[in-house]
Amino acid sequence: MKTLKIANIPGDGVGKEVVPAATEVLHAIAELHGNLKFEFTEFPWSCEYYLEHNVMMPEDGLETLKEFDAIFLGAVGNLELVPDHVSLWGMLIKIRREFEQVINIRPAKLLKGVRSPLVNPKDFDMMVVRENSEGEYSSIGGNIYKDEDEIAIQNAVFSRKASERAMRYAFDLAAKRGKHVTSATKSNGIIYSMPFWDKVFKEVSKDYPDIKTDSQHIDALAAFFVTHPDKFDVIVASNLFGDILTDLGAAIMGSVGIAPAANINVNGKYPSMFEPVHGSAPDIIGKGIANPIGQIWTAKMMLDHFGEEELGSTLLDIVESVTNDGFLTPDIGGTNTTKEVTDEIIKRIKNYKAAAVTEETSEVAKV
Ligand SMILES: NC(=O)c1ccc[n+]([C@@H]2O[C@H](COP(=O)([O-])OP(=O)(O)OC[C@H]3O[C@@H](n4cnc5c(N)ncnc54)[C@H](O)[C@@H]3O)[C@@H](O)[C@H]2O)c1
Ligand SMILES: O=C(O)C[C@@H](O)C(=O)O
Ligand SMILES: [K+]
Ligand SMILES: [Mn+2]
Repeated sequence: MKTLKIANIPGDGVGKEVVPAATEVLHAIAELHGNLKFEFTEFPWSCEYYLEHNVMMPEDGLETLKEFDAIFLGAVGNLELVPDHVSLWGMLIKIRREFEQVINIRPAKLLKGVRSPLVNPKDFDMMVVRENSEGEYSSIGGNIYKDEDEIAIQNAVFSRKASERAMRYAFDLAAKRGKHVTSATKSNGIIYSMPFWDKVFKEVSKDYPDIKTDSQHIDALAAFFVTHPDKFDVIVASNLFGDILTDLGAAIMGSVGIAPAANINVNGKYPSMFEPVHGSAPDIIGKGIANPIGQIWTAKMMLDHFGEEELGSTLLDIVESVTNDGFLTPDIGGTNTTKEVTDEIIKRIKNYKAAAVTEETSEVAKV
């Protein structure tokens, strides 16, 4: 029996609604496999935890998490309790950095039965590789002076190592897909880091003669996501550009509630972390209508990560069969609840298993 130990951190807001849903789905999918088991341990680290302890997670939190095969996280952030930069840097970004989850992969493609807001979305299927360790997200800077003289300084950090690592990851991914990498740049306006990013991209691309490349300024690229999403295969982007592009990717899929993500530790030293693109969705907390698909699709990425690609594809197929039959939460135009969509997915996983067993039995009967 392959046992995977998963640290569940539902976090804040709808994270608390979609993580339990996706966890149930993972239990069902493990049963379908037959030789796979998930052991979940839940941690209450969140903004509420902060109110009690003055930290988002305990001092030895990372030590604790290190022992797990993966981290399954919902969302972090509750502006009514804790400033967003404190909650994010106190947990989400802390884990990403300390566990060297240097790559954030975020697919965007159409799901059957989910209507894109685009009039003619064609059949887009892209993958954004977001540099996840540096860039515009830096703790280098400060605030000086007061009142009308007040100044905030925030320095971006672009290292050759991290830029190249994200780019190589993108090229390797493209080699298995549509053989095209687009680099998100802004070297017309950002005069040090972005020309550097372009230079590294050009150098790295020489090692991949079979992969086509292009480079687009982030503003134009954002527009192309809306006008020609089907033209993209893999997009490599800095931390902030990748962040923005993936909410846009989610939007053209139909909702940020369905977009998955994976924070990958590429050196194998620490666990990777799986958490959807969306945040805590303060406007719909407690209504029971959060879309669970982002978290469930993220679970599929976790299955892929553990080499269970076949099972992962089956899970996504089942999710698509459910959306295609009109089980939709309000964010994607339906009236179903989180529970109704989740229950339907689980029911179909169970039926899938039953059908597989019947097929096996009739094979045996034939023999
Ligand atoms: N990775 C993360 O944990 C993460 C990501 C984004 C934002 N945040 C945090 O979340 C809080 C809210 O941020 P925001 O409002 O900018 O972004 P958000 O993603 O939480 O919400 C944006 C919009 O999308 C909707 N939405 C999000 N998830 C949904 C779901 N599963 N089903 C249906 N609708 C969904 C929301 O209702 C809202 O209308 C902030 O504290 C922010 O810092 C955390
Ligand atoms: O800025 C971040 O990375 C937090 C959140 O917006 C995300 O996309 O994960
Ligand atoms: K999230
Ligand atoms: Mn984001």
